[in-house]
Amino acid sequence: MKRAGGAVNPSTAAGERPSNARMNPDSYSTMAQVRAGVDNLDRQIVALLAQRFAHMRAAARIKSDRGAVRDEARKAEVIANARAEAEAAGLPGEMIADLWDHLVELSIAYEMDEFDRTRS
Ligand SMILES: O=C(O)C(=O)C[C@]1(C(=O)O)C=C[C@@H](O)C=C1
Repeated sequence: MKRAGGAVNPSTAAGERPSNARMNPDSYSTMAQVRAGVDNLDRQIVALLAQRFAHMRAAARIKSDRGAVRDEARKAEVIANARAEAEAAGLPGEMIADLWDHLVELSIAYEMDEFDRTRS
């Protein structure tokens, strides 16, 4: 891919995005490569978030009680799962648990809005 500032990944044809398997940050030597890789990953993360939020819309549709939108026991389980997954991947568990705490709180707010929007 070529952008202003020079070639980012010479092994990738123009306009093509490298697959995750071909992204090798240890081989990067420029910030342009780092930023192209980060932009690529962020697009994928947003696509996954779109799917996760679609699951919140499903939860809002399926739950019959507004009080069930927030489920603290399930929230704790989701965060513990993310922490364990992160630690197995060599990431700092506490940071990822914090990130997931925020993600689930935003998910609850989104699900609550969706619950109210579809029943008013
Ligand atoms: O599992 C649920 O009941 C959900 O609505 C999903 C979810 C989540 O973000 O994963 C959101 C709200 C609940 O407090 C628990 C978990």
